[in-house]
Parts: sequence; structure tokens; C-alpha cells
Amino acid sequence: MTDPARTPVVVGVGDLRSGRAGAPADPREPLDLIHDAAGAALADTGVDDIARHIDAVYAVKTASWAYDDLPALLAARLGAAAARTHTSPLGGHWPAALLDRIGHEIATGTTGVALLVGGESQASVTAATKTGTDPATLGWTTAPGGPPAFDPDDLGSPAMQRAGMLAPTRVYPLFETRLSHELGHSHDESLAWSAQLYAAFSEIAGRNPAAWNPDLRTAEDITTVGPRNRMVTAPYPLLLNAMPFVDQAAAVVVTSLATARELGVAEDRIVYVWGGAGATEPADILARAGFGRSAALADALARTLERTDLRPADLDIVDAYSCFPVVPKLLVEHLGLTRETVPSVTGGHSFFGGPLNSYTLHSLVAVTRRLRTDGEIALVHGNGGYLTYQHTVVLAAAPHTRGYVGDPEPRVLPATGPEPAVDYSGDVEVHTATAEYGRDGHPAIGFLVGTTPDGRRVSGYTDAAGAQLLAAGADIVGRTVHVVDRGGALTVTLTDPVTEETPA
Ligand SMILES: CC(=O)SCCNC(=O)CCNC(=O)[C@H](O)C(C)(C)COP(=O)(O)OP(=O)(O)OC[C@H]1O[C@@H](n2cnc3c(N)ncnc32)[C@H](O)[C@@H]1OP(=O)(O)O
Repeated sequence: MTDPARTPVVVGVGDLRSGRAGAPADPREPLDLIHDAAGAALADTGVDDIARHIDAVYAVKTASWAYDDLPALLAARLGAAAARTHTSPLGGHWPAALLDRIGHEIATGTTGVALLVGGESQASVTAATKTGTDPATLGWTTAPGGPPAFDPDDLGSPAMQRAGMLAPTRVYPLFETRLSHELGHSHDESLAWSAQLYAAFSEIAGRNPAAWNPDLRTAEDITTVGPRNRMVTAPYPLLLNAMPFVDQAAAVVVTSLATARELGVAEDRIVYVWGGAGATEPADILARAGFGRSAALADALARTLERTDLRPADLDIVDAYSCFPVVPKLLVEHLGLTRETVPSVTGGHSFFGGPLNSYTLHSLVAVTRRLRTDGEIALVHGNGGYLTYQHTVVLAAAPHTRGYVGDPEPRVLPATGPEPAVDYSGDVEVHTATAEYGRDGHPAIGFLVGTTPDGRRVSGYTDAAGAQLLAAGADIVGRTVHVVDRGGALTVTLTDPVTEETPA
């Protein structure tokens, strides 16, 4: 039991967009957007000089522009230059994980008032690149500035590189396809659930003033493929992909209950951080047991619910990370909620916008606002990598009886995948598959994970002919195909052609 006076509380939130879909604003660097969001969050506390009490500034890593120490630059601007600063590594789970860490620090007395921030200017950077303008010439910070450098190994393990399974747009559909199969959903049923979910997200984004695209999209808009909604990777058309070209930022102020009261924060501003838990799976997706569930999410959820003494039915609000539909679907499935559940009060990465690692900061903003007026207990979910890092955290309108009960340290889960079969030739059962489409609207490259008769795992990519076959996604899972693997390049042919069923 933590000292009740040290119970961590959110006392101020702020977020914003600069420009919106179809209406760009003047280019602004992430630090400027974050500064504005931090100003809004500090003002939201209702305490005039709260900035001078900040003793820790945490930033979720910005991916659209490189900074040596963004939180230090921000702290100096806010007049809190003595504050301790920390920038997370890359990963969309960090807002939830950092809130948990800050909660722990406040409960143990190592932090007094913390500011947690993040933001992206990918819309500005992309627009500047198109016109040949270097943002540095616009006065953006050049310490070091420029797009951050990425190690190719950050994108995927050697096995994933060999199989061409490198971008989120290629990898997440592999999870979707397998989950659909395990739920008994055909390709069309899986797509229908995604569209129903995302149409609901669009309505929510329409009510969020910080949403990048507040225009209402129906399920029919989402499933209708055309020039403004091209098929990207089966079964996801563009509108089921995270929208990364956004300029958005968010900030959250966290302190202890005692400090909030000493500073004069109004009771109706205060939202309690109960805490949560996280788990990590191997970054190599091919080293995991299967693609139809997230062992890390299941573990993070089970430990979050256990520590907070909650059952899924106790949650009034569930806010999912939603870069692609399979992620909110997995959250709903792992919590055992109905498939009609809409796990968002933020609006999702497609319509609210997908400012990469800082999306879940916007969730914390939306959830805090909701808990101040409506609802008692909320679970916020963050996801990083390829479903690699999961963290869930509970916030509530009232304190937990034992104060802060979270565990900020993630549990590391072992590799449990089958042995790889490299340069295999023979039959495999399709475990999961997808196909990426070209801009001509045809499948261009296919991706397959298969299981050999002796239980080993084959993985690789195909040419357009193989892609045509694998675009069937959930409808081809479980069937047997013949593969020839040459260094990850697969030739795939059906061995059990479907025969027309004879009507009875
Ligand atoms: C843990 C994690 O978070 S993993 C997820 C991280 N996020 C991602 O990986 C982002 C995934 N999305 C993407 O990479 C991109 O959206 C892509 C590749 C799917 C599409 O990008 P592009 O090929 O550049 O877009 P495309 O040329 O098809 O579309 C052009 C138009 O649609 C817009 N657009 C691009 N992506 C999207 C999107 N996902 N949703 C809606 N509109 C989009 C563009 O801004 C452009 O609009 P404009 O003509 O008004 O300027």
C-alpha cells in the first residue's frame, strides 16, 4: 500500500493538431507543437505557476525530426531548466509505460511534478520534402535536426529481412489474417468487422478537436477501394492503415494527490493513476509461436487486471492503440469483450491521426477528459514495434484503495516459435499470408508463413503470381501449398485446388 498522499494523479492535459487532412498549416517543428501542447496542459491544471514546480520532463521519442534532448529544450522554454529529462526509445507503448513509471516515481517520492510530452510533424516534413525545402532553413532546431537515422535491424530481424517482412503495412496484415482464421472469419467477414470498427472510430474522431481527419467515413467508404482509398496490403485498404503524415502533439501533467491539493488544483481536474503492467515479445515476429494472438498483450492485461483487482466488465472506457484493425481486435478478444465493443474515445490512427509513438498520449488526454465528466474506470493501451511491446494502464475518477498498484517494468517473454526451415522445398500448410498491392491496383508481392509437415516454419515473399494467390488472406489459411524457397524468394503453387461443391 502506498502513502495515500502520494497517489499519482493526472492534473492537466492538452493536445492539438496543426493543420488537418486536406488543409495543411505552415510547417512547424515538433518542439513548437509540443511546447503549445505543454502550455495547454499546464493551463488545464488551473494553477498559474505550476511550470516552476516541474522536476521531471519525459518525452516520447519523436520520429519526424531528430533532437539530442527535446525535453531539455522544452524545460528551458517553460522555465523549468533544472528538471530531470528523459527521452524514450522508439515504441508506441511508451506513453502508457512512461505514465506507469512516473506513477511509480511519484508514489515512491522520487518525482514531484512530471510533464510527459510527445509530438510529430510528419505532415510538415513530407510537404517540405515535396517542394525541396529543408526544414532547417525554416529555423527548425538543428541539434542535430534532420530525420532521425534508423538501423535496418530496427525494422526487422535478419529472418524478417530475408522474408521481406519489414514494414508495419506488411507485417500487421499477417496478424490480421491469422486472427481472422482462428476466429472462423472469412476474408470478407474480417473486413466487415474492421470497417464497422473504423466507422465507429471515425465518428469519435469527428468529435475530437485534435483529430487530423474529422470527416465522417462510413463502413462502405472504408471498404470501397478507389483512387482515394487504394488497396495497400490485403485485407487493408488505405483507410485501414495508420495515417502518419500528421502534425500533432500532446502533453500530460502528473503529480501526487498531496501536491495537487497543496497547489490548489480543483478536485474536478484530478484523475487517479492506478497503474498497469507491460510485456515484451521477441522483436522477431518469426520467433513467436503464432500470429493469431499477442502473448505480450494477454500477459500485460492479465497482470494489469490482477494488480488493480478489476475484471474486464468493470472497465467503463477502453482505449486501444489502433495502427491497424487487428490491434483493437486483439484487445477486444483478449479482454473477452463483445465484438460490438468500440475500444476508443480518441478516434484511432486512421482518423484521429497516427503520430507514431505519441498516439497514446492523445489517448491519455481524451481518457482524462472523459473521466472528469463521465465514467469511472478506464484502461489505456499502448503497442510498440510489431505487437512487440505492450503496456496497459488504468486511470480512474477515484483512487484505488491501495494507491498506486502498477508495475512499470515489463515482463520479457521468451521466443517460442518453431524451428525455421530455410531454403525448403515441399508442401506447407499456410499459417498466415498477405499480399501488398502496387499502385496499379494489382497484388505485386506476396508474403507467406507456412508450417512444414514436421512442424518447422517457412517464411518468405513471392512474385506477383504468388501474390495473387496469397491476397486471399484468411481464405487461404489452413490450406496446403507447395513452396520452393530460394533465399527467401518463394515460388508458391496450390496443391489442393478448390473444387466446386456439388449442390445436394
Ligand atoms: C506500432 C505502430 O504504430 S506500427 C504503425 C506505424 N505507422 C505506420 O506504419 C504508418 C502506416 N501508413 C503508411 O505508411 C502510409 O499511410 C501508406 C504507405 C499506407 C500510404 O502512404 P502513401 O503511399 O504515401 O499514400 P498514397 O500515395 O496512397 O495516398 C495519397 C494521399 O492519401 C493520404 N494518405 C496517406 N496515408 C494515408 C492513410 N493511412 N490514411 C488516409 N490518408 C492517407 C496522403 O496524405 C495523400 O493525400 P494528398 O493526396 O491529399 O496529399
